[in-house]
Formats: sequence, C-alpha cells, structure tokens
Amino acid sequence: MSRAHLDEWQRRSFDISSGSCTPEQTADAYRAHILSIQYAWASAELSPAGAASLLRTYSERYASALDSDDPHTGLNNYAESALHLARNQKNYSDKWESSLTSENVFNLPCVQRMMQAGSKEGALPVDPADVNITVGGEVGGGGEKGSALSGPPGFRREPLAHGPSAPPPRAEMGRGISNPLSGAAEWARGLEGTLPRLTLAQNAPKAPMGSPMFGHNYFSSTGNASVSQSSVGCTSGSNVHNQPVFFSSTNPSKRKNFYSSGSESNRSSFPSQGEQEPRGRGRRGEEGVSTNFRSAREQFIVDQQKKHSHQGQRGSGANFATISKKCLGAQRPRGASTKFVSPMPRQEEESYSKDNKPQDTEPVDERLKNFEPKIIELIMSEIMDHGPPVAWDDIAGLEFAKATIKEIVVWPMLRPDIFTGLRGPPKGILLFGPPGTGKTLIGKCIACQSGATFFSISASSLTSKWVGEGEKMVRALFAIARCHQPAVIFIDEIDSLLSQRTDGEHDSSRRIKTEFLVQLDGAATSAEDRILVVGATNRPQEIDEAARRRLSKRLYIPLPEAEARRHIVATLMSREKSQLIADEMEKVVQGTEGYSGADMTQLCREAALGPIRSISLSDIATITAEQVRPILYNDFQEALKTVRPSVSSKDLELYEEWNKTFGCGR
Ligand SMILES: Nc1ncnc2c1ncn2[C@@H]1O[C@H](COP(=O)(O)OP(=O)(O)OP(=O)(O)O)[C@@H](O)[C@H]1O
Ligand SMILES: [Mg+2]
Repeated sequence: MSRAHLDEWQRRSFDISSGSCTPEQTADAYRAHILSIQYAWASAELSPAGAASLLRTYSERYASALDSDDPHTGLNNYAESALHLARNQKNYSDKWESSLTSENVFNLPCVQRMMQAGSKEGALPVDPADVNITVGGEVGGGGEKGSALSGPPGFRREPLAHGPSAPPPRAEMGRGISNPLSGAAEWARGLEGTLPRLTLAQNAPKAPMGSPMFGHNYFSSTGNASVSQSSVGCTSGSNVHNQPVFFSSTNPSKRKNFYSSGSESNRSSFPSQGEQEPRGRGRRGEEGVSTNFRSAREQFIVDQQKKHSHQGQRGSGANFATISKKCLGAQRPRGASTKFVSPMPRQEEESYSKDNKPQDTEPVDERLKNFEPKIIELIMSEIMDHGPPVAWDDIAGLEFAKATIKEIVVWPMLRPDIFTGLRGPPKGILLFGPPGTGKTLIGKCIACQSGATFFSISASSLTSKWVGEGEKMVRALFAIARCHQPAVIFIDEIDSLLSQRTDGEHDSSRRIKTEFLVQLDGAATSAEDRILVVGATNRPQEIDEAARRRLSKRLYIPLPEAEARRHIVATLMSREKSQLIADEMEKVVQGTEGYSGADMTQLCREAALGPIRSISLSDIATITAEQVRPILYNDFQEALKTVRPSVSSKDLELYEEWNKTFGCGR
C-alpha cells in the first residue's frame, strides 16, 4: 500500500507494526502517537479518561513491537529514550528489560557501520561532551568546548586526560535516537586503542550486562542532561577485582531502585566528606582502571551537601538519593491517568538558571519516596501554617494549660537531651473545652513559640477533600513531619477525624482513623522522633477511646475566669480609644460570668461600635477619626444587652464531667 494514501495515524500505525521500518522510524512513529494524544489531552480536546484509554490501547496494540527482543526490528532499547517523552509509559516496568548486551550491541549493523566509518576516517561522530567514560582516574567527556555546547550551565566537565585531541563534530546529535547509541559506542571503540582501559561492561565480563554507555541516558534525544545519571551507577573501587562495577542491571525498575536506594548505595559511590578524594584525581589501580568516578552533577550535589552539612548525616544521604531520583523524573507521577508532561525541558534542566544555581534545590527526603509528589506538595503547601504571630501573653488566663504545654512542647524542643526516657514528652495532647475558649489560639501560639515545624490540618481536609486518599495523606503527613523534626501536628476539631468508630460508617473514614491511630502509636513513630500531635475539640466525648488513650495529655480549656476576662477586655481596649475606669472594668468583668473568650471579644467589638452609633447620620460622612468619641462603660452596658454567653451551663457540666473522668488538669 502506498504511504501517500495513508492518513497520519494510519501511517504511524503502519510504521510501528510493519517489519520493514527501522527502529528509528518505529520509535518516532510511536512517539508521535503518544505526543498527539498528550497534546489533545493538554488542549482539552480529549478527556483524561479518553487519553488514558488511548494510551493504554496503543501500548497494548504495539506491545509486540515495543517489547520485541529482536534488535533488528523491535524498539527495544530505543524505547527508553523514545518514550521518555511519553512519561506515561512503563519505562520502569520489568517488561522493558533490554535485550541488548555488551556482546550483541557491537553486532548491530548501525554500530558496525559507525565503527567501520570511524576506523577509516578516525572521526568520532559523537561529541564526547555527551559521553562519560571512566578512564583510569579520569572522566572522559567534552573539554571546554563540549561544556559550552551542551549541558546546563554549571555542569562541570572534566577534561579527558588522554582523550582525543579534538572533540569530534556534534552534527549527529539529536538527529535520531540511534545516533547517540552508535556514536557513543563508536567513540568508545575509537578510544580503545588510545587509552589504557575503558570501563565498559565489556571489560568486566563477570558483571551482568549494562554500563553507563548503555544506560538510558545515552539514548536520550538530547543527550545533554544524561551525564550524572549514568555515572551514578558506578560503585567505588572496593570490589573484588578492583574493577569498576557499573550499575549492572538493565532492568529499569532495578535501576530506579538503585538510584533511590538511599544513603547506603550512594555512600558507596559518594564517599562522605571525610573519605572524599580530591576531585579529578581518581586512584589508578594496577590496571589503570578508575575506581572513584564522579560526574560534574554528582560533584555539584556533594558540594551542596557539604554546604548544608549541618543538616545532618541522615538528611544529607537522603538528600542526594532523592536528587538523583529527581534526575530520573521519578517524582513525576506515572501511569495513564497522570497529567500531561511537556516534552520540552526536563525538570533537572529547568532547575538550572543562568547564574549556574539550581532554583529548585529543595531536597526531598528519601523517606518520602513512596509518596506521590502531589500529596507531598499538598501537605507542604496547604497544611503548613504561616499565621500571624501569637505570644503566650496574648492568651488570657489558662495558666495551668499554658504551663503544661510549655513543659511538653517548648522545653523538650529546646532541650531534647534532657527530656529523654521517662521525661520524654507525650506524643499527643488533647485540648478540650467549650467553644471559643482559646484552643485554636493555643495552637497558633505553639506554632509561633515552639520553634517546631508546625502543621495545621483541619480534620475535614483529610476526610472530605481527598476522599479515598485520606489515609495516604495521613501517612504522608507523618512522614513529612518526621523529615521536619521537631514537628507539631495541630488538628483542629479532631473529633471529626477521630470520632468513635461505628458499624455503619464509611469504609474510607474508618481507614483514615485506623491509619491515624497507627501513626500516633509507637508502631510508626520511633522513640526518638520529636513529633507531637495536638488535637483540639469541643466535643471530647465523641472521640474514639483508642484515640483518647493516644492523646495522653488531655487538657481542659475552661471558660475564662474573672481575671482572664479582665485581661481580654484590657488588651482589646488598650488598642482602641477608650475611657474605662477600674470600677467600670470591674463591673464589666462581673457582668460577664459564663462568657467565653470569644464572647468577650464579641462584647468588646459590640461596645466599640457604640461611639459610631452615637454619630448622627449627617456627620458620619465628614467626621474625622479623631473626633469619634472614646468607648465608654455605657457602650459595654448596651453591648451586654445583645451579646449573650454562647455556652450553656448544661454544656458546661458535661465538660466538667468529662474533665473529671479523663482530663489531666488539676
Ligand atoms: N483565653 C483567651 N485569651 C484571649 N483571647 C481569647 C481567649 N479565648 C478566646 N479568645 C478569643 O476568642 C477567639 C476564638 O478563640 P478560639 O478560636 O481559640 O476558640 P476555640 O476554643 O478554638 O473554639 P472552638 O472550640 O469553637 O473552635 C480568639 O480569636 C480570641 O480572640
Ligand atoms: Mg477552635
């Protein structure tokens, strides 16, 4: 059938499924398919569900072409780079295991052709700047020219000690997917004669297949940002034969594990500050094989870690791991239902600004690797509280509660060394009492005064906003808090989150509760963790008994006593123009027995309107602020007629009763 008679989609299908197309054409056609779907999705021509279904359909339809292990017809190794644009694909799936081996890659016709061309002309059709080869102690890469041509600014490339004198032209780069592969292999071959030893997997026969040369970065269509990723795979030279052992798995999911496997594996690649060797002076073993290889990006990360070394050993190890992970784009959610990802600059490229500084250096902790970035982002952006400052003195009365909280929250945060063992602070506090007595205010004060990372979360945001994701949110919340210790998790209206479990309740809310209880308990938090959960409620009797036990310090926040009411009125009046003599103040205080802090505030607001109400309608437009008369006792008398206490004595009895039974107050 003539191609001219096929429409675009048919032609692509033809290119993918026909046995006569080259892998480059197949990869291009498949990529075009995916991009079309993604663009349609991004421009809202296609619903997310429709896009997901199409993506799934195409990946299933062409599975045989994509997964074929015949290097002549199948996409195979092309898949990783071809599909790295199409991030919804299963790049990390076990199915994408490459069938290329160090033996058969040199048998590929295109590699053969390039090798022959290279040996004839001595020309290297790929820019060494895009290739990392460990030679002796040196890193083979582009010289100054190479670094100027490629890679984000700030990438340092080390000159090749005995490399080719002139880097070859860059003409082949970016033209097709096969070029970097064949070019790199060709270049490597070309170097073989001139260099003491190439650390290709070929040279380490016992190691399973794979080397940086064959890491997926070399199949990147840009080839630029690939330097660090492949080199992460190099382990230190402490292995048996003093041979470099490259990250050996061709299985991308294993590679992913390796990259994100935390400080252990990274430590082997990146010595801690103490054991770090001078850059560019890798040890030469007897065989002239490099054992301490580090790419420019890794060096940059190590430098960054040095800078922020105060963040601690655990953090720094983890930081690196996750930066590596970031490089792989692993932070982006995968799967057909994920959002469109622009095929343009990748995250790590964007993070480099012109002044050579990464803009997005906020490291994500290794412990958060299992959480969707979306959830982490939500917790970080929506839950962390940045409210107006509140001092302890702003809270009237409640001396016992304030002293207890200082003892539990502030001091242990300041002196964790003293508050250990039996003196260790409780994991949970419950503030309970009638509405408007300052429970939330105390939470805000803890946020400002404790010096801890403060997470303020309303229970409803967990239960309603992210239905089905509630327990994930809870887990992520605690995981993030663990990464930002000391941390206080403040949950206002905690009764709606931890109300008693009943048979008829929805499954998801039950799961959230269970997760919360698990997290609150010692099972998920270690003894050293300095995470305090502070819950506030005006319905303590509704809290699940298991939760009640875990919130071991239960503090009654009662209605303000006379002294506290005076404090509230005096504080509020001091900010206004008022003339309230001591006697009048006393009368106000005596007349507000049973008022909550919020009622007192409301009373003052109402009284403050008195002077305004006394202005005649004709004057209100012209009167200056200074001409408004001060607030008088009379205004309070008027206000007392309309502002009534919001807590009934019957309700109060219930709180008192609950306090007697479960409270920790005196
Ligand atoms: N002890 C107090 N000292 C000073 N102001 C107070 C006090 N208690 C309450 N207030 C005032 O009342 C307002 C409401 O208080 P807050 O939101 O802390 O009450 P709450 O106990 O959390 O009530 P609810 O149980 O209904 O959530 C505060 O913004 C503050 O202006
Ligand atoms: Mg409140």
